[in-house]
Amino acid sequence: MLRPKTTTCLFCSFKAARQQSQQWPAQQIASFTTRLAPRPNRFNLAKAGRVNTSESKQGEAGRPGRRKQDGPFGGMNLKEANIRGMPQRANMKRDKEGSRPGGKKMRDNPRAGGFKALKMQRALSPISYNSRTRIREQIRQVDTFDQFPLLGTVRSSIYTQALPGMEEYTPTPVQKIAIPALLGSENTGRRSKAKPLEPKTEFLLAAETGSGKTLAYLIPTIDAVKRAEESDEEIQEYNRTLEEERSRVKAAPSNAPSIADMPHPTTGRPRAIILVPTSELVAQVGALVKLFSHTVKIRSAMISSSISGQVIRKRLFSPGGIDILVSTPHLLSSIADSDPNILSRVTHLIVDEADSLLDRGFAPLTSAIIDRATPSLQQLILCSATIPRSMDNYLRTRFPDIRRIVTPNLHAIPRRVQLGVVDVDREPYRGNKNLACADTIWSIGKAAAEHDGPVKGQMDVKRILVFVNERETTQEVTEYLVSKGIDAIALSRDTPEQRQTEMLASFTLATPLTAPKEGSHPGSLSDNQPNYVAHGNTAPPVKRKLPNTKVLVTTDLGSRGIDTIAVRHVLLYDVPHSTIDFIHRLGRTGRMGRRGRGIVLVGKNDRRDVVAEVRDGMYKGQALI
Ligand SMILES: Nc1ncnc2c1ncn2[C@@H]1O[C@H](COP(=O)(O)OP(=O)(O)OP(=O)(O)O)[C@@H](O)[C@H]1O
Repeated sequence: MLRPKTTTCLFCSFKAARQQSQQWPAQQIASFTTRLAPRPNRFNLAKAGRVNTSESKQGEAGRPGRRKQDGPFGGMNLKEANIRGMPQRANMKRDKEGSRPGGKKMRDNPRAGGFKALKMQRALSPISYNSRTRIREQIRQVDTFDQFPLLGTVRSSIYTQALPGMEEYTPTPVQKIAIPALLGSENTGRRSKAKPLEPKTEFLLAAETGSGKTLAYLIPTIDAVKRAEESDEEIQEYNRTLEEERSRVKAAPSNAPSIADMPHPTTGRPRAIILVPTSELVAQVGALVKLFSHTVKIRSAMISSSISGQVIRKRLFSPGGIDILVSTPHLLSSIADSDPNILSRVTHLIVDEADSLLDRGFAPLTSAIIDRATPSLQQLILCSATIPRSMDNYLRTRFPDIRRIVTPNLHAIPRRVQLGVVDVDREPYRGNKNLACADTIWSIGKAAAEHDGPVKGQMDVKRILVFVNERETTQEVTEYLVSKGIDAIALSRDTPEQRQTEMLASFTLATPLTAPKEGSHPGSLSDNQPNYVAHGNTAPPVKRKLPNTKVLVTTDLGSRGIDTIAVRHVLLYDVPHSTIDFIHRLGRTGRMGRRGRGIVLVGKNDRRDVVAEVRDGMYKGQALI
């Protein structure tokens, strides 16, 4: 059965309306939201501050407020005696405050009141409103990297190595607060001298996706490593001997074994270790450290399971030494099992993507590495884009004194990322999610072809990420998209590691991709082939291919930390299981102040109420819960 060509999909009609005005029309968003959102009730309105507070004080849904304890019936139906003058135990008080509307937690995060469906599966730890305001004030005091007491070479390397070609060098909010804290120079307003921190300090560094967390921990770590090298007697002695040897050999060349073959004091014993969950992130973070190493003169190495054992050994035990090592926990812990010395000199341990690495799957390995490194550790830095409740509980027990460096917009998806919804159950898709996905991608390609690319005669190639919940789905969706003329590839744990980095390369490249404009654009999917095929029939071959999109279908594997700076479109094929996944997946677009677009495909079995609330929260700039 063929779909009538005149039918337009929900996404297309939404897009047409969008094109009329550059901004999302407020009415359009409201109509989408009302269609998907649960009907507002008095409780929601009160929380959103849209009804008068005296009314909301009455209690939920207009019921009279709670009775005060005074009066003859005041003490009835209470779980605790609440005898005046009796001090409450701290944890009792905290539990109580957190569990009731109007309690401290609710007051601290007043905007959380707008969520109803999300409250049922609350995944993120709340951040107090007061601390968000306090941090905003601190951020206002810093304008440039020059305000940080960094070594000259480290500071200049930020401009030449880490952020080359940039016109303005302004630290991002997380860098403004984290760098001085990690350097131990908190009075950020003026140039100040770094004073040593406590012998061992633990930090949690939490900021939005794509906000520059990597440099926020890397700059102070490189600075610390370099300073330590300058004051390390063993290294200074080694350098002196090497210098003498060089001048001696220059004066009288000989065949005697050179001291240069003698292992450096740091060989196989790095001073700083950065742990990341995947090989792709090892390559990404390792490349950044390498860039610094050229000018700061530090030795760095990256190891992951995508590298051969021989190369790993060579890198770790290079006679030249190793200052900063980037690795995955799996590989590092297996190396530490056979050679515990690898962790014996570590002063700085960074756990990047800490929400993943302290999750159930990784936590035992990560914790074991932290334990083994603890005797020499000066700074433990946990870095994350979200603070899940489970991680929050873990930190409260394991590191009760951890310093939390949290940006004011944590857990909020920036407003420059818009979320569109495609209803898969409606015409023309009739529940066919694959078709909805292909049609949406064709629409993006068609819209992009209407604008000229950066080069005349060339059109811009849109890089699109499609996220699915299960890895088995990646291949199935990819095959369908390819059958519809789309250049799609699948990335999941089943993909060989070497291929993974290769596949991600064109999605992480900041430079624009173009394709020659040969003739007219093929138009929409329905113009090129029947896009509805009755069950049991095979689809006819595609007539023309979509030339200006590149699609990567992936699971959560592609959602953590990968700096897909050029990606403008993220398609959520499945509704993510939690707000944590929403944040990470949508965080692959709209990075570092760029605009982005998320499109979620909502089918029969998907939580429409959750999608509606996330979308509403994003529109209002709220922190998700
Ligand atoms: N001060 C800065 N000014 C401009 N761009 C920056 C600055 N700091 C970092 N960047 C760039 O921002 C991009 C994102 O940085 P990074 O990958 O560190 O983000 P992130 O916060 O770790 O994101 P995620 O949570 O997704 O891992 C990178 O391309 C980086 O080069």
